[in-house]
Amino acid sequence: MRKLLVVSQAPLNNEIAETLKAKQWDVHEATDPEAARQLAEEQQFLVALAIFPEKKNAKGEERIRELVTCLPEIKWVAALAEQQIARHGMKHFIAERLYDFHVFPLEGDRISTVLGHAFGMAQIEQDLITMEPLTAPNRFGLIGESEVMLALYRMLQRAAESDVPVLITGPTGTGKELAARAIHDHSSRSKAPYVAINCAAIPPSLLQSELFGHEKGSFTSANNRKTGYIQSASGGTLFLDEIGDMPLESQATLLRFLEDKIVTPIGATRGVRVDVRVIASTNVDLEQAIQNKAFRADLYYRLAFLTIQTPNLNQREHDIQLLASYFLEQVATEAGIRNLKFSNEAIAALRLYHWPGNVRELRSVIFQAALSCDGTLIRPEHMKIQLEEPLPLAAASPPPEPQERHAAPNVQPYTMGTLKNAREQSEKHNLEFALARNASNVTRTAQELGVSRMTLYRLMAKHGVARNASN
Ligand SMILES: Nc1ncnc2c1ncn2[C@@H]1O[C@H](COP(=O)(O)OP(=O)(O)OP(=O)(O)O)[C@@H](O)[C@H]1O
Repeated sequence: MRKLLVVSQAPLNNEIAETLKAKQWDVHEATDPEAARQLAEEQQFLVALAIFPEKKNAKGEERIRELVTCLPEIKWVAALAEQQIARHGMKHFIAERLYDFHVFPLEGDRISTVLGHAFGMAQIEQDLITMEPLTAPNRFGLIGESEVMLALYRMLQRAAESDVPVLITGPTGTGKELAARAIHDHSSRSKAPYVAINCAAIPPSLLQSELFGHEKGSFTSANNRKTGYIQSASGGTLFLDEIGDMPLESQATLLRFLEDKIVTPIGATRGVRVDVRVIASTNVDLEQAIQNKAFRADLYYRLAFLTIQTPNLNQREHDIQLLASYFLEQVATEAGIRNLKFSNEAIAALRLYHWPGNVRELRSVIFQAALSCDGTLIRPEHMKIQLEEPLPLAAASPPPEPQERHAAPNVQPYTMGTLKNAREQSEKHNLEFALARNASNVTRTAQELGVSRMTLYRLMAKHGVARNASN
């Protein structure tokens, strides 16, 4: 049976209900939008049928439109009267929110066929979302499908195919270590050791001996001979995490090693030749560090034959949901908490949050939410995130109407100097340009900006940006 949500003020007539049942639809009826939302949270429908009131009822129509807008994950088919199509805003609504529509009178066979198409399509999309990022081999075990991530995969591929030193830069928690591991695993060195060291976690006085090793008795606490990390990685890859925190003295020794590939342990009289590939990562701006004389420029150029940047999570809104689902699967396998789902509000909150701690923070938020959730549905209150703005019920409002086309834009007051204002202005400009580039097509604009259509509408409402209706 295929689950179907039907929203209609009046119960379905018997004949239609029987036909749908005979066509393998498991019908769940809701007579008002609130009940429909509730059902949708519990049942995870792929498709729904919204039956508009047959008699003129502006409020009733508006509530159905709001409901449909609030549940964009569902493929909606609406049944409505011919004359309703001409009503204010209805064509926009049909084009942008519905999978298809059906003009009264309701006919069971015809509606079942349309719903069947919607269902098939939804299944394919769902498979793509849940399967592809987890299995696609060229994604290097990383989750994410946004443009910036696809660009990252291309760079990782290039890095894996070559043997030059790589510098991975990016904010904390964006997957630099995962990227380094992925390069090693896909390179010709994959069978040899991968040794990762965190340069910030080792006291500066010890770093030298940790990297290069020491002979017994070479300094007071050197009770035994010790092989350094570089030698342990022989034939493989050495990952130097947080290289920006490496003391200048060690930088000089590392540079010497990169130039001649010879490791001389502390206290040793002879050096050994070691073949390792070095991948380094940093979340500090090394060019700035060079200017501040905290990092050697010559070492930077030795390390950065190829530089790869891992993107901020808030640059890739679509990936947030993929990652959240992925971490929920990890919760199931690692913590044994199964059958958890996100409420629509929880997903909206995850998308709205700005994620200063990036993927690491997202992972921790999902794990904590799973542990604090008492039922099976994760809601915003289970997640320890502080939103800068309230959840967008306003996102449910339909896009501006054509007649607003010549209206003066609703310019937000702008005070020079504050970061928030600068960000808002740049967000607004990007939005306007993206809409213009895509001839006001909401779906394409949302894709280009890497946000959902719901978020795009929210941004348009927030900045008072109208679509140019002539397009
Ligand atoms: N694209 C991704 N897909 C799946 N998991 C990810 C992704 N990016 C990051 N993670 C996870 O997020 C966490 C942080 O990743 P990682 O340690 O690689 O970040 P980092 O950039 O090296 O952080 P830092 O700069 O603080 O060392 C890890 O649990 C990692 O598995």
